[in-house]
Amino acid sequence: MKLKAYAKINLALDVLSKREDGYHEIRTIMQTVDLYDIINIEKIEEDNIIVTTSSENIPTDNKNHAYIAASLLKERFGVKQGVRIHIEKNIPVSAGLAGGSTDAAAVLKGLNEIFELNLSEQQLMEIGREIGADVPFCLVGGTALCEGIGEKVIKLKSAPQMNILIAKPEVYVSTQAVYEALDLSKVKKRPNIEAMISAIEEGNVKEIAKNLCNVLEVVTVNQYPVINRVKDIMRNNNALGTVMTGSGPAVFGIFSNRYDALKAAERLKVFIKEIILTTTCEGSGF
Ligand SMILES: C[C@@](CO)(OP(=O)(O)O)[C@H](O)COP(=O)(O)OP(=O)(O)OC[C@H]1O[C@@H](n2ccc(N)nc2=O)[C@H](O)[C@@H]1O
Ligand SMILES: Nc1ncnc2c1ncn2[C@@H]1O[C@H](COP(=O)(O)OP(=O)(O)O)[C@@H](O)[C@H]1O
Repeated sequence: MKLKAYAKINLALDVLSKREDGYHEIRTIMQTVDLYDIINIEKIEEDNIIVTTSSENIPTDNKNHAYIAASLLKERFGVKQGVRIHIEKNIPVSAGLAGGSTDAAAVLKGLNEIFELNLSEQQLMEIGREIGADVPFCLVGGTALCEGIGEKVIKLKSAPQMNILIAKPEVYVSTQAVYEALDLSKVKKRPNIEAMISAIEEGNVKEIAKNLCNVLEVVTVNQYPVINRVKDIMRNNNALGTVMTGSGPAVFGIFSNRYDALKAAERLKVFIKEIILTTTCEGSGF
């Protein structure tokens, strides 16, 4: 079985409070983009989980999110059959694009079919939440408002198709460290989530671009000013708006046409290796 595991961007991300368990209450608008890993799953004779990948940057042992997803399902439902999972990695790793979460979501969907478990979307989302806060959204895809720690997914009308240029500076960011370094009392600029939802409902690309905002950006920019350099270059090449996605360090810009986006990409190529021109899309659905 072959599955596409789509990346996400955060059009808006607000952090409301820190919880007792160390996680943060957030409100974020997540959006699927047409950039995906390809996940191949096949049954094997022995009762084992084998993960292989085209990437040198992710583990293949029990730390891989795809492995964790398969292992959770097998354990919980007493599945004795084994699987081989191959991940063709196209999504930049540790970028804020939910690469690991989307691979896990694809494996949950795939094994639900392969092992004939007949689990509902809701059941898969609850299992997904145990793997990572972004996994429930990745199961649904499209455009959604996500609340709680990100696991409460409220589907929205699909955002209009937009040209998205993603650039991932070659620096490492830990999601946990970014959340820990955020001082909520010092947050100056918060997203207007309601304005973003209205802009999406109206299909107004300029308003969507105007409302891009991520509370985590300041934290990562402090550590890696290169993020601001990327944003400046995108803006100087007519981006309608730019923002860091998730905990970063990837930045994306919304462009009214591919020509301007390609011009920005040309400038960014001088110091950034991972640059992707894509579009927003509806995702594979459940
Ligand atoms: C920041 C976001 C925005 O969409 O995306 P990424 O940058 O990871 O793509 C998410 O909130 C990340 O989701 P995800 O990467 O699935 O998080 P998890 O694996 O569950 O958590 C990693 C760590 O981040 C912190 N964490 C995560 C989510 C949240 N709402 N509050 C937190 O404080 C916790 O310290 C946790 O131990
Ligand atoms: N299948 C996977 N794809 C990507 N990263 C994975 C995977 N499994 C485990 N990881 C690890 O998860 C961490 C976060 O990676 P990723 O999910 O790409 O980033 P982000 O949470 O910023 O979106 C990295 O340390 C990476 O090695």
